[in-house]
Amino acid sequence: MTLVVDEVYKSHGAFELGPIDLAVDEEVLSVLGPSGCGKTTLLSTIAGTVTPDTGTISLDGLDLTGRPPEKRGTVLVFQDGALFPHMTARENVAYAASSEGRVEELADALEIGDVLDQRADTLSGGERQRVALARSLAADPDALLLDEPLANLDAPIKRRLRDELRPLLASLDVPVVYVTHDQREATAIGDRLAVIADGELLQLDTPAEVFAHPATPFVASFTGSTNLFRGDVVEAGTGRALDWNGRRLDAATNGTNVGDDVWFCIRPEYVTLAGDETRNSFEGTITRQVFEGDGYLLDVVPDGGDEAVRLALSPPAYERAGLDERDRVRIALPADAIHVIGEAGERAHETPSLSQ
Ligand SMILES: Nc1ncnc2c1ncn2[C@@H]1O[C@H](COP(=O)(O)OP(=O)(O)OP(=O)(O)O)[C@@H](O)[C@H]1O
Repeated sequence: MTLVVDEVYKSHGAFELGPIDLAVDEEVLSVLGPSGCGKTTLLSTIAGTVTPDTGTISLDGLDLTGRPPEKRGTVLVFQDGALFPHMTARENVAYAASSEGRVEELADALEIGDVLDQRADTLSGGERQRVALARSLAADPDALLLDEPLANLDAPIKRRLRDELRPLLASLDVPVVYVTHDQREATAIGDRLAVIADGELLQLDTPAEVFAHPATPFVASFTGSTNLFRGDVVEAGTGRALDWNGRRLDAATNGTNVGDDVWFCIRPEYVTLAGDETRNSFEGTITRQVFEGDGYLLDVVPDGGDEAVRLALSPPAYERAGLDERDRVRIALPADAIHVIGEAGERAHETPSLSQ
């Protein structure tokens, strides 16, 4: 079964989606993008609740574009789940399920066992969402479209369900499109990841590849590669290197030419504290540190520079180092962790807002 989105374009006044091309096999495709980028519009064109201006949607070669939603064999889960209010949660799920065993199995996985006999209109937002999700999973769809199905849940349950949901979705053996603006959810659940901004598909690849080699500055910043800088490609002895505000950085500069003004990025987890003067290392001052629960983020401004480099440390690594704000440290940017994105000039329109 393959779901194909072919050159789909839709405009809503000034907002334009696409044209978008996607082929989703029996896999989970996460669609990640900021609020208002067109994720729901894309899902709605697949579900049939929004008609694209041009382009087609097909499932296993069958053109669905002109068909009403109920004749598409697809299921769309809205953010708040459209349940039958007077029926219990169990009845809502059983309505779609092939057996009582399946209801129990899904109730277990989605942690709704305790509310199965409660009427749908008495459920909390998060419970309602999980019951709606159970109903969609039970319905044996030809393709499943999920729009932020975990949006109303608090962090611990969200994390547990994320882990439960992945095998459940994979076991359906149908194309699943999973929309979210949460990068952790998108990477934990998706076999592949599509990043959308401003109605445009910027990158489609495995989550690991998108994170390691973002195609544009926006993808880099939106997927947490907050160290995003401009540099110049320069001749450097045996090969080429980057000149970053007068500092030399060894990095793979494939696909660029000497003199190019490029974006480059390095994820904070890959920046290290260096003892000695190793390759690509700089002395600087810690200007800010933030405890994030599962680790520390340190901003270090290299001497003579004004751009801070962010460094992520696990709590044990942070405690071992015994650091504080205004301390002087040496940091290293390992050459193989530096990703050169491409010519800055050509991509000026994609300059991200670094506040994200
Ligand atoms: N029926 C409509 N009429 C006019 N504008 C619309 C309509 N539907 C969506 N839009 C606009 O299209 C843009 C994309 O909306 P969409 O709901 O697809 O974004 P999204 O990525 O799902 O956002 P969020 O994550 O906030 O749900 C927004 O600017 C929205 O205001």
